[in-house]
Amino acid sequence: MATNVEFVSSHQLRNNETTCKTSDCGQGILIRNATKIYGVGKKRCTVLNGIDMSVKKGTIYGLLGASGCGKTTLLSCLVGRRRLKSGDILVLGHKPGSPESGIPGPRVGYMPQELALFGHFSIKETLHYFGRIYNLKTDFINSQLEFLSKLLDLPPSHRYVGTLSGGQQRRVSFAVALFHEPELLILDEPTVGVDPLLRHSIWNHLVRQSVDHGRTIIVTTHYIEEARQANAIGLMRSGRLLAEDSPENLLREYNLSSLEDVFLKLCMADFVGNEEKINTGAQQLSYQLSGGIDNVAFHASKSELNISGTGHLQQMELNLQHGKTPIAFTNKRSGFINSNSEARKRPKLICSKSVLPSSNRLNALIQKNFLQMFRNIGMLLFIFLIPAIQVILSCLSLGGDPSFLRLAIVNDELDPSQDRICNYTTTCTYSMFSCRYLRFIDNTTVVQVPFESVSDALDAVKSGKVWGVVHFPKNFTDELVVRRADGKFADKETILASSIAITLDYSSQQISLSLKQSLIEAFEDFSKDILAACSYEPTALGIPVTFLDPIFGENEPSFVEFITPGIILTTIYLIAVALTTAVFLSERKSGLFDRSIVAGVQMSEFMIAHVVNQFIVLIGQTVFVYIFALLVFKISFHGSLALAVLITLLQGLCGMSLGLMITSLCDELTSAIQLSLGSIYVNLFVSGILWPTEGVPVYLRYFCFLMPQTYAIESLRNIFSRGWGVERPEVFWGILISSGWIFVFLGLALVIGRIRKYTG
Ligand SMILES: Nc1ncnc2c1ncn2[C@@H]1O[C@H](COP(=O)(O)OP(=O)(O)OP(=O)(O)O)[C@@H](O)[C@H]1O
Repeated sequence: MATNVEFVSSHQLRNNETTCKTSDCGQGILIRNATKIYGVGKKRCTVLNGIDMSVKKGTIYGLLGASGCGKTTLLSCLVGRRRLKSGDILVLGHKPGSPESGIPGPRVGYMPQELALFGHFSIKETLHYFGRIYNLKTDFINSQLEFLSKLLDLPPSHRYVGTLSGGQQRRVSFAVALFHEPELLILDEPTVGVDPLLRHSIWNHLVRQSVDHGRTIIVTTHYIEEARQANAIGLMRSGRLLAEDSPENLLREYNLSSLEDVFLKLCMADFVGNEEKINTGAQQLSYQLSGGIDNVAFHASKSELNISGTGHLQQMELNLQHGKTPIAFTNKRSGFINSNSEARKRPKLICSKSVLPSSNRLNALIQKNFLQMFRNIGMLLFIFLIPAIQVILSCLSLGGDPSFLRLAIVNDELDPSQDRICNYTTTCTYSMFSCRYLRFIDNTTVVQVPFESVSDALDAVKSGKVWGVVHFPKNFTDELVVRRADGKFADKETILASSIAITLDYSSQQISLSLKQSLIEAFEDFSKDILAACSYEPTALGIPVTFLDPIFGENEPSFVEFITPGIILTTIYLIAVALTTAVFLSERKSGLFDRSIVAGVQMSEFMIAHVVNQFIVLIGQTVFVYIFALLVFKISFHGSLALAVLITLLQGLCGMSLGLMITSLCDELTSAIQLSLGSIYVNLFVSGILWPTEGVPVYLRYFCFLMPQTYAIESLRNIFSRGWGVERPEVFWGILISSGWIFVFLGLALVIGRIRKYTG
C-alpha cells in the first residue's frame, strides 16, 4: 500500500505562509528540511537535521528510530510545542501554532511519552477534565468513557490514576488522546508497557480510525514489527530520515523478511556511509527527493549492504495484517466488536481562533485546581493555616523581654562582722542602700547571684555563667548621702565611691539592653521609694524629662507590634511564590502542562485559573492570619480592617505573580528554588520587615523602596499602629505599588513564556 506523496518544496511551503493551497491540503503532514538545534555554544546539538517527511491524510505513519534520534522532538514540533530552527511544517494544511490551524487544539490528540496525568484524579475525573477542555457534552463524555474502557480494558473508572499499574496508566493516557476523536493523532510510544494482546487491539483500533474515519495517525514505537500495520514508515537515525516508504516496499526493496532487519541494514549503511565520508570523502549517500514517495526512499546501493538478510530478532507473536484492505476489528479481550461510532454521535469540535480565554477551558482548569486542592485535605489545611502558624510563632517567640538572666552581685557594703547586713527597711533610714536598691530589680528579668570578689564575678562572666557584674563599693550608702548633700560640689572620690559599677556582657544586644533598662528602672524606683519614705516628692530627683501619652501606639511599645505587619505580608507573599512555583513546575515536569497546551489551553487561561484558585487560598489564609493576630494575640490595630485585608490580598497576588515569572524562567525545580530563595532573602533584609528602613544606610534606601514589599509593609504598619486610611500617601502607595508589581511580574511571565516558547 504504497502511498503517493506529492513532493512540495520548502520554498513552496514558505510561500504558503501558514495555510496550504490546493494540492497540499490533501496532505496530513508535510515537513521539509526540518532542522532543530538545542543549546548554544559548546552545548549546541543538532537534533533534527534536514528532515523531509510526508504523511497522507487518513493514513498511519510509523516513526521508528533508536532512542535519542529525535522522534519526540519532531512530534513536539508537529503539535506546536516547539519551533524549528529552519525548515517548514504543515499539519492538516496549516502551520502548527497558527490561529487557523486548530493545533494546538481539538484537531489533535496527543499522547506524550511521559504519563502526563493527575495521580490524584480518578480515571473518570481525568477524562471529564479533558472533555471539558474540548467542550464536549456530558453524554458524549460518558459514552466515550464506556467505549474506551472496553476497548483499552481500563480498570474501573473510580480508580485513582496514581494507584494504577504502569501499563494501566499508559492506557488511560492513550484513552485521553483518543477521547475527543480528533482528526490527527500523535502518539509517542503508545504501546510501551502494554501486553501483546492489548497492543494488537490498540493497533486494530488505530487502523479502523484511519480507514473508517479518515484520521491521520503518527505513532512512534520501539516495537518495530508492529509498525507493519502502518501505511508508511519513516526510519530515523541521528536526526535524519534514512528511509520513508510503505513497509511492503521496504521489505521488498531490501529483500528482507523483517522491518527490524531493514532498519539494521539502513543504520549500518548510514554508519558505513558516514565513515567513508570522513575517511575518503567518498560520495554521499543520496536522498532522491522528487516524484513521489518511492523516490523519497533511501537509495543505498544494496551491494554496499553486506549484511545477512535473515531475521535475528524475535518475531512478534501477532499475526499482523497489512496492506490496503481494511482490517477487521475484533477485540477478543473485551468482546467488543466494531467501533461504536454509530451509537455515539461525534461532537462538533470547535477550533477557537480567539485569543480571548474560553469559558469552558477556564471552568475545566478551575475545577481541576479545586479538585486537586481538596483531594489532599491535610495539605489543604496546611496551606490555609501556614501563614497563621507563622504569625503565632512570631508572636510567641519575637519581641518578648528576655528573662531569668543571671547577674553577679558583689556587695562590698556587706560586712556581718561590723553588723552591716541587709536589713530590708522601708523607712526613711539611710542604711544599706545597696540591699534596698537590689530589692527593686525585677526578679523575672534578673536572677541575682552573690559573689565574694569582683575578680571571681568577672571570671564567671568570661566563662558565660553570668551576664554581668554589679559591684557596690564599701561605703556606698554613706558616700551616696554625701553626694546628694554636696550636690554640684561633690568631688570625684565621692562620686566614684557612691557609684554602682556595672560590667556587662554585650555580646547580645537585646539582653544587654534589657539588663541596662532593668537596672536603671530599679534605681528610679529605689530613689522614689526613699524620697517617699522621707516625705519628699518621689519624682524630685528624676531626670527632668517627661514622656506624655503617646499620639500613636502604646506607652511601652513591643517589638512584636512592629514586626507583625511585616510577618503577615511576607508569609502570605512567600507562600504564594512557593505554591505557584511548585504547582506549575510539577505540572510541567509531569507533562500535564504540555498535554493541556496541546489540547488547546492557553498560557493566559492557566494563569487566570491559577489566580482564581490562589485567590480563594489567599482569602482563607488572610482570615486565619487576622483571627490569630488580632483576636488571639491582641496585636493593637487602629485602622480599617478592609484596607489591611486588601493590602494582604494584593501582596499574595504579587507573590503569585512572581511565582509565575519564576516558572516561566526555570524548567527545573532546583533552579526555581534557588531563584525563589535568592529573592526571598533580599526581600527579607531590605523590605523593612525585621528592621525599620530608617535604619538602613541612605544610599541603600532607594533600593529598599524598589522591592515589592517595602511600601506595602510600611502601609500596613501605618494602618495597624496609626490607624491611617487610604487618603494618606503612606497607605495609598502601598496599594498602588503592590498592584504595579503584580502587573510587572505577570507581564514579564507572559513575555518570557512567549520568548522561551519561540526559542524552545
Ligand atoms: N530540551 C532539550 N534540551 C537539550 N537537549 C534535548 C532536549 N530535549 C531533547 N534533547 C536531546 O535531543 C535528542 C533527541 O531527543 P528526543 O527525545 O527527541 O529523542 P527520541 O528519539 O524521542 O528518544 P526516545 O525514543 O528515547 O524517546 C536527545 O539527545 C536528547 O537528549
